[in-house]
Amino acid sequence: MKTVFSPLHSRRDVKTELDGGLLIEPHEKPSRAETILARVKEQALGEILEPEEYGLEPVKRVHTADYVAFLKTCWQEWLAAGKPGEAIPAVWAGRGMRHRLPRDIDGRLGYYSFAAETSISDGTWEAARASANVALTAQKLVAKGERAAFGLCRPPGHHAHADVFGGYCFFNNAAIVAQAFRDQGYGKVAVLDVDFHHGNGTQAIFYDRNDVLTISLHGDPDLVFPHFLGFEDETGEGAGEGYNLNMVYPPNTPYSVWSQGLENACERIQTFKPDALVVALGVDTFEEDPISFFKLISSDYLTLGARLARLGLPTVFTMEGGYDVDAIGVNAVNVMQGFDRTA
Ligand SMILES: NCCCCCC(=O)NO
Ligand SMILES: [Mg+2]
Ligand SMILES: [Zn+2]
Repeated sequence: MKTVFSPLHSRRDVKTELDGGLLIEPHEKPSRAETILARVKEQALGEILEPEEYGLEPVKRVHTADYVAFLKTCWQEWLAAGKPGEAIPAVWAGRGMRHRLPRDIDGRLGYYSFAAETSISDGTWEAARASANVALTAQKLVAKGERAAFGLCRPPGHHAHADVFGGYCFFNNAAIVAQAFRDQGYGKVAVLDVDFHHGNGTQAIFYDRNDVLTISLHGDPDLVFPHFLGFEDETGEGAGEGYNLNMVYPPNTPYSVWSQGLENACERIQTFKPDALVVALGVDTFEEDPISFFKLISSDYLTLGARLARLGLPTVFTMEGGYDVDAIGVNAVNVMQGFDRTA
């Protein structure tokens, strides 16, 4: 399988993440992508390509122009306001307040975000742009005939809504790929999110549509991020009713249980008969992941990849979460190797 990777991911190098009342070293760190890349090379998974530049048009097929413009200038606005640290949202429109866009940078950060753990600093914009180009280059490879391609995206994307960032995500790479498939004439696309966390952004972006099926398996939002979306009664709305599927699992869920949800997802995908599949691949389902609570083991990712291959669909993988950096390379590349080894 071919891998798309951009060295520009390393421009995303914030030094803070608000966690437990402290500013900690971010879990979503550059070494994650470098470790996966090293494993791709060590395993000779396939050719490694740098991304092509697709510009902002494909990004704006998913994200609003004002949100994109905000991300581009946010850091400069923050500096111009004389702020001493990294840009961190700290105020949001709570119940009974107005969702209107203020002029002040603190208000703008709150308007365009849903969580406070995702600091912004110099280079975040460039890295987010490169990550979207990585995903779009992987999509192009598949559109040109590859059975599958691995978009080694960093920063991740599945928490990003049309005009909201959070959960370490800015541009929703999986949604951008799904929309690119649609814009290139693929009539129906399925997005399967196997990250430990709910793909709230992806769900929201396609929630009222029946041309893109969105499915996510994840930790119970009653207990974990993103807390306010991802419940099983969220099945889509309007034309999209029945085209969103959430499967929620408790702490200590092993592959033997989780894979029943995977089977359910695969059956739903086969019923939908899509022309392409996008897999939002997080490996924070791993037993040792520092911020999650499932109990998948490394060999399970080989099994996962093989199961996805058996869907027989043109497939684009977008890298999402996974924070046990010692294991992330093996676990992510195991998915690709499991896929490749399955006809
Ligand atoms: N306390 C913030 C947790 C953000 C979750 C990031 C992630 O892995 N999403 O898939
Ligand atoms: Mg998920
Ligand atoms: Zn995650």
